[in-house]
Amino acid sequence: MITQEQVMQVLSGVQDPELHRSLVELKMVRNVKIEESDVSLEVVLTIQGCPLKAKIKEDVQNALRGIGAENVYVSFGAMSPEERASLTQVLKKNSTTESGMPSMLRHDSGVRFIAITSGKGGVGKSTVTINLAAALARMGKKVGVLDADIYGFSIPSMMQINEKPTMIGKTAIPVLSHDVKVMSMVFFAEDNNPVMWRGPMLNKWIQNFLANTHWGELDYLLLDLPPGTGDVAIDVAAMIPQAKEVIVTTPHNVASHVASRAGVMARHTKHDILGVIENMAYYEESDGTRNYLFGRGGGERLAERLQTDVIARVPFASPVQAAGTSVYDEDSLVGELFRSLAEDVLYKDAQ
Ligand SMILES: Nc1ncnc2c1ncn2[C@@H]1O[C@H](COP(=O)(O)OP(=O)(O)OP(=O)(O)O)[C@@H](O)[C@H]1O
Repeated sequence: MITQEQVMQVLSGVQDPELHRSLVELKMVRNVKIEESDVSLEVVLTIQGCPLKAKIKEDVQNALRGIGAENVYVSFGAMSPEERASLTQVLKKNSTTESGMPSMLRHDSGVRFIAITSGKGGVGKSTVTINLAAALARMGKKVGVLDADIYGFSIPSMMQINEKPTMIGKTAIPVLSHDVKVMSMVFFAEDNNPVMWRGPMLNKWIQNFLANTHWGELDYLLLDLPPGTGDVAIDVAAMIPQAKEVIVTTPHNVASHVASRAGVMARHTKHDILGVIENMAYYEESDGTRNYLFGRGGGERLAERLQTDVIARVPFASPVQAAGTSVYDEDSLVGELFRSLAEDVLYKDAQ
């Protein structure tokens, strides 16, 4: 005969697919009834119409069948406002310290931060961010991306994200795409209007996004910073001194010159520079010859100026157009290039 304890024990191994915490720990399981080998129970959800119901049901049924249940009846209910508030507290306790600081910023949090920056717009900063993130995720790392490019938040559309994060009280659950947890201000901006985010609000915004997002366990958080050396870069430097920077440029002289200002900024703020990525470095013709459309040497000159290395040269290439995403296929030339970049990052971090 199956017991209540057995049911709760096995369900403590079933996670909410968004919160990545056990249903039991989140107090989502109710009204467990056992009749011989039949089990019925209710799962209370944070939001009504939760799109992941089917997944929860399947996981619960599989878990209970594992302890001998023949028929498993799962019904769904919704949390009361009080229950949601108490869940928010549980989540918040994990994401902020007692002083209200985002806990992921503590030195012992285990989260590594990589800030991706550039001197000017349009050089491929967001492309690098999402492809490095996807490559790290493919290697089994837990990865988040914070789209902090407040002057042109493009990451959700580049990753083909059409939904908004689920909110539990004031805590946002990042949207998952390519196994990467994504947060972007565009999820919350009305009419795409960035002006209101200038000045001191930016600082608050970044703090909020670190503290009020349920990132769960993370190995890496990549930040797509706005181009240049503006407020956000300074805020990030002050708030996350342990962040390492990747600076993206094209081979073009002007781009690399402007990028060096962003790099000097990194030096100034004592951020370590992981290296320079030269994007749109060349176009490979079908016969294998390389066409240097934007000239050559910009990445190298920049790396020299910043006393660092060019860690990748990314050619012109279209991601899988049909899929409409800017994440390159893992078997494509660029996909492989990002895999080897991710390996380098992991190797350096292991040193
Ligand atoms: N290696 C590449 N090959 C082909 N297209 C690319 C490459 N890198 C970037 N692109 C395209 O160039 C455009 C600009 O790239 P992206 O948005 O990544 O730049 P960005 O530096 O983040 O720009 P912004 O600061 O304006 O957001 C995008 O349409 C992107 O798909």
